[in-house]
Amino acid sequence: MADIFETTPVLDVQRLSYSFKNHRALVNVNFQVQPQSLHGFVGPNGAGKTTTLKIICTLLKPQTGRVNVFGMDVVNDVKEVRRRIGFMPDHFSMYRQMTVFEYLDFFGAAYGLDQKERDRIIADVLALTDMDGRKDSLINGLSRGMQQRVSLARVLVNDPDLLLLDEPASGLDPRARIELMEILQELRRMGKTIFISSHILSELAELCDSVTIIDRGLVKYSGDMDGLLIDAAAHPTYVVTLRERMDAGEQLQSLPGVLSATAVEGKPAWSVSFDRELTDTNTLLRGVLDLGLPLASFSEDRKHLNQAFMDLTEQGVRT
Ligand SMILES: Nc1ncnc2c1ncn2[C@@H]1O[C@H](COP(=O)(O)OP(=O)(O)OP(=O)(O)O)[C@@H](O)[C@H]1O
Repeated sequence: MADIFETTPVLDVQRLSYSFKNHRALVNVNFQVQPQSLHGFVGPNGAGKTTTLKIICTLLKPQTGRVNVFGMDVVNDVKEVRRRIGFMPDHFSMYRQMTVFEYLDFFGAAYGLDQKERDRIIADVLALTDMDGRKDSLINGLSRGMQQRVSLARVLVNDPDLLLLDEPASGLDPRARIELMEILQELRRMGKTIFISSHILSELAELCDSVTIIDRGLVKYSGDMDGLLIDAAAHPTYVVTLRERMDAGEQLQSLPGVLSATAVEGKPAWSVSFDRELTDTNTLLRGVLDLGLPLASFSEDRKHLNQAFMDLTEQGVRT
């Protein structure tokens, strides 16, 4: 019997395939995105991310399979789907000689909003994207991070329930990236669902509740971010750092359950992975202390996430 609390997914992709001539860009792709979640869509170059996004946005038609957005079909219900979504492409197509206000006003008018509504909505989206003070700035003179926020503000003018962002963080410096992520979290708190593509899994790990990993048109994983982390942690890895330089690799390698002890370049440190069937973190730490090594720190190595990603995708991705 169906669960009475079952909710319709915001995005439901079933057996989706798409080819460009003889090149298979998407092969039997399946995944779902739940309401009010932040879902990462991650894969190396050419994995099929943009093609999938374009199909969801109704810019390309599925050749096989189906895609539903809020329960509506992207082929049969184009207008209704477009009303509920906002797509931010990976390239800038901005009218750079306009001010921020003129640019947003232009799109507001294109959506059929009258001037009073436009003034109100533009004030709201500028506040949301932390751009209040930039209303009269020329787009041309803004930093890449600020231009990206204008692009996001433009998507928000239509008040979409589902935001589709193609590589929004690419080309941003770390600070602009963090600020963008904070804005996305705020939008999620407001009830929006956010689908965000990236090459960078580690960046999305903190942000997203769920993730789909795609490689050469094939889905390699789709589900909770936690599930991926648990899978990734099948061989937990810890970094053992000593207070002085010495050759401790062999001693660490000899501890029970240790699979590998790899020297970290340039530091008196080793990345130690163990088999969770044979030992655990506390036993490993006790073993390190029993060796009498001058221990400076012992910390979990988050690189296992990247390793899982490399294992899932043939080419790996930038991390
Ligand atoms: N218009 C097109 N004509 C022919 N092949 C295309 C076309 N668009 C995309 N492809 C090919 O389809 C595959 C998937 O491309 P897509 O742009 O969806 O990947 P992506 O994951 O978004 O990559 P990137 O991260 O590099 O943007 C790639 O091999 C690409 O070369």
